Amino acid sequence: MAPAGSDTPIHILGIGNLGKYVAYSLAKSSPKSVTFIFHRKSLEDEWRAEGEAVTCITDGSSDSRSGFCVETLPAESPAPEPIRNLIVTTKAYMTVDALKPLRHRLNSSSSILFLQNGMGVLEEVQNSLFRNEKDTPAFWSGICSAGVYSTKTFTFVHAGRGPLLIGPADNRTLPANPAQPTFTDDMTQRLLQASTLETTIVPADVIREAQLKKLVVNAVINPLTAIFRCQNGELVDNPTMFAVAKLVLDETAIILRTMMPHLQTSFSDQTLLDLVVSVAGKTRKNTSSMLQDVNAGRKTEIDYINGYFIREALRLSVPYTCNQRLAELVTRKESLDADGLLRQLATQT
Ligand SMILES: NC(=O)C1=CN([C@@H]2O[C@H](COP(=O)(O)OP(=O)(O)OC[C@H]3O[C@@H](n4cnc5c(N)ncnc54)[C@H](OP(=O)(O)O)[C@@H]3O)[C@@H](O)[C@H]2O)C=CC1
Ligand SMILES: CC(C)(CO)C(=O)C(=O)O
Repeated sequence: MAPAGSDTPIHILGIGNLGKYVAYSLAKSSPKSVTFIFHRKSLEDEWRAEGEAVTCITDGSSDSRSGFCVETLPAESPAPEPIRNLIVTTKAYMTVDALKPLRHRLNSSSSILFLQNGMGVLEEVQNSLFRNEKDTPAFWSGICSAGVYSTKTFTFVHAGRGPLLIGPADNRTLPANPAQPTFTDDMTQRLLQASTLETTIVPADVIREAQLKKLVVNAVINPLTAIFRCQNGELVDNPTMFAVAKLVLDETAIILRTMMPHLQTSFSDQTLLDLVVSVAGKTRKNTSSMLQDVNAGRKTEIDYINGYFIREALRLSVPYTCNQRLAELVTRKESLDADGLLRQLATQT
């Protein structure tokens, strides 16, 4: 394995919208190597057809970057190099399967950054792939607030700017003084240098609180927009939809405060309501990622959003009927009007 500080590649697993955005941003800021991991052979043909470059379209103008390395799975070389830096940008539910073929290349000298919506993936990865602590990589979590979508396999539109917040995801990754992180790890340095990403590094407790806040927002906006087949803004503009959103939020807030009893103020009803209303307002014309998945007939990330709260509620013996009903409807890709769902949830709670 190359020593830290040299041109150690950053590997990207999950070459979708976010994977391309991160790879492009890293390549734009530095000639250091970025390696795509292709999980299917057809990506090689598409890569060649698109000129072995990643193209970013911002406000109608396009910019292409090349010089990436690619590896296709299953690896042909008998002993592929260990991986020191890995950024995972698959959908949450694909993560364990995506990491399996790389497991033997990851060890305690590796760092893995998970850039995904939802929570619960890290626990799954630890339980199924890294049971031996001595052999476990340093895990990082990130929240990306940019909005990106693809027009071709290696071309994406940078539709909304937004910062990237990253922090240590588990206690083993904590720096000596968690209040003052001084990360020197080469992956975090390169993310900081990539100005397009607008990266900030925060301590473990800060990233966890931010992840939980984002999770609440996603637990309200994503399933309701998917069930009502509406844009985000309608949830606050339509009084019946808003009443449903409040019921879901009230239940989720209780689960959250039971999980984190020391954060009663950060997770107060009013703080969370203001947050949901503000995000729904700022993204009013957005089609949420869950509604996009439902419309495209794809699997959704519901098990890592409302599903995460349901598992926590079960563990803590607090009510979760609203979250359960939303998860059922979304899993079956059913649509329902706001009056119908309000009646159902009101009789259940
Ligand atoms: N798009 C956005 O603006 C944002 C997305 N996010 C979050 O980021 C995550 C990724 O989202 P996004 O990039 O939009 O999703 P995409 O579906 O665009 O990308 C996921 C990629 O993973 C690939 N993949 C599937 N199976 C495997 C595997 N076994 N090994 C390796 N790669 C695999 C898929 O390839 P294939 O085509 O073969 O299925 C696809 O290219 C999600 O959790 C999302 O919620 C967060 C913030 C913003
Ligand atoms: C913030 C929100 C709801 C924006 O659409 C989002 O994260 C998503 O769609 O997944």
